Amino acid sequence: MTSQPQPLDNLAVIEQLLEQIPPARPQLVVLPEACLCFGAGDKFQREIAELHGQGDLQQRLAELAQQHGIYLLAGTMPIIDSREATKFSAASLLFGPDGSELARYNKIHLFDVDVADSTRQYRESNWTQAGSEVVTVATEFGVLGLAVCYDVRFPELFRALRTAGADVITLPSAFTQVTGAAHWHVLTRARAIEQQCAVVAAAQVGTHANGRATFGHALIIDAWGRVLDECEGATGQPQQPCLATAAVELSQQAEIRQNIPVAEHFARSKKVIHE
Ligand SMILES: O=C(O)CNC(=O)[C@H](CS)NC(=O)CCC(=O)C(=O)O
Repeated sequence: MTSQPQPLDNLAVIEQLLEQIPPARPQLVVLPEACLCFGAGDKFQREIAELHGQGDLQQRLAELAQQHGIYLLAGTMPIIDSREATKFSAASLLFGPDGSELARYNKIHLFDVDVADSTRQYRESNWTQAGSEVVTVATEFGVLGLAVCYDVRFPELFRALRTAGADVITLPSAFTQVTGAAHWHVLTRARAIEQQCAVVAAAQVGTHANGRATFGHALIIDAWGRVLDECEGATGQPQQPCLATAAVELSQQAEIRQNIPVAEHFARSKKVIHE
């Protein structure tokens, strides 16, 4: 997606994209980071932030999940837990096919980083409250582990998700053009390979209202590190909002884990390296 500041504009794009998803069920749809509001400045995000479990935006996402009978991960959206809160959580909310909220993950690693682009200084923690909980959730097709964007640079979180049973890791993102071109494919594939989990990495793409440029290249990666699908523009053309879709074979994943038992070997090396 190329999300814009106004949530209703982005919801219209989400509604159009959902009309195009394959008919198979169960189906997981992962939207990018900041899918409902991007490029407006963080203060605006605080203004539109909804109390957890209340508000029209959460209600509409729940309805869409139910209408399509899908698991819908709203990449991140600004969520507050009290009206007095000065900061919001960058929360990934998972809605189930019956419209109920199944999980909430608050982004743990915040992007307080200098980048050689026109934005230069990213200081996400100015307005965002860092999360403090590792989140996994059982679904009818396996256990999901939730991570977001900059989290991909911290393999310890992915280890923790795998240890907690994750089969599929969701990674809604808004990578910068500069860091994405250099690191996006390598980081996402590395996390999939080392944890032997499928990685569903949704992405923001293009130029947003505040001039920020995001890298795109939404990816679905299997536990062997194969890219099963990717959003790419035609050669020389900018990427448009689009869907990457794939069927993930979890039986192949079991075989990969059996043949290369990294989880067991980690437990062995733990005494030497981690304690
Ligand atoms: O601020 C918003 O509205 C939405 N959030 C983002 O765009 C976030 C925080 S600024 N972006 C990243 O984490 C980029 C990470 C990245 O590019 C890297 O790790 O290289």
